Amino acid sequence: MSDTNLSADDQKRIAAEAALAYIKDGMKVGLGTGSTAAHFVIALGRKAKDEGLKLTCVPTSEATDKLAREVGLTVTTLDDQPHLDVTVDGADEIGPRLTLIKGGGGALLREKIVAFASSQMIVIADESKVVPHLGNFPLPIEVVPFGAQATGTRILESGKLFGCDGAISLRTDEYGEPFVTDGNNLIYDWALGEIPDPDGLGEYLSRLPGVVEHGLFLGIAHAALIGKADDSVDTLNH
Ligand SMILES: O=C[C@H](O)[C@H](O)[C@H](O)COP(=O)(O)O
Repeated sequence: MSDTNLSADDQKRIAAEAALAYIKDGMKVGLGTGSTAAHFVIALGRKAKDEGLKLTCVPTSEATDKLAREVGLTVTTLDDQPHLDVTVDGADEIGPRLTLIKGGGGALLREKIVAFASSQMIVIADESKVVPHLGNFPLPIEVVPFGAQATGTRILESGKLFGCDGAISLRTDEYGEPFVTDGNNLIYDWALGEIPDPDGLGEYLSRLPGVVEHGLFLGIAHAALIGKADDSVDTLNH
């Protein structure tokens, strides 16, 4: 038995480094957001430089855009490159069959758009993110500011239809002000504990006026690379 005991951050780093195996010269790469994705961006910048790779990258947030440029990656927009080869991104929870909750960092909208535009989405995470069922992490839901209170009420009502019960709270920033996304929207975090029917709830939320996007990523990820405390990386498939 290994006596290695990597920290969560090191687990994220080894998962990110393992994802480099998916990158080949000439690829168009979607870059996720968050602390795990940041490890990937840094590792990718190093690999591109060391191996002289020509990569074109589409970031999923302003923060990732800035980091990618800092590490020397070539950055463009999805409008310029509407089809990507692979996106590598983190997750807040990884449930059965690679179902995900994302959006803890507020980037779920661009992350979902970029993942959908990619032939493959590879999730990278530390082992704490793998869960037997989704919902312990509060579900982020991005809403337009207009009528946000009313949209919140509709969201709560929808939970009753899908066996979900829990409080929603408007996300705030470090100054106690409403958190504003890169798309100038707001985010509700919905503490559910468990989501018995993620597909049903996700579809319903997608149809609610005022909801821009929700953090359930279902049927989107192709594989997940999980960095573990013993310094190994597990690959999860469907
Ligand atoms: O909006 C943020 C993203 O969905 C992140 O990928 C997610 O919150 C995981 O972040 P971290 O890698 O920092 O745990």
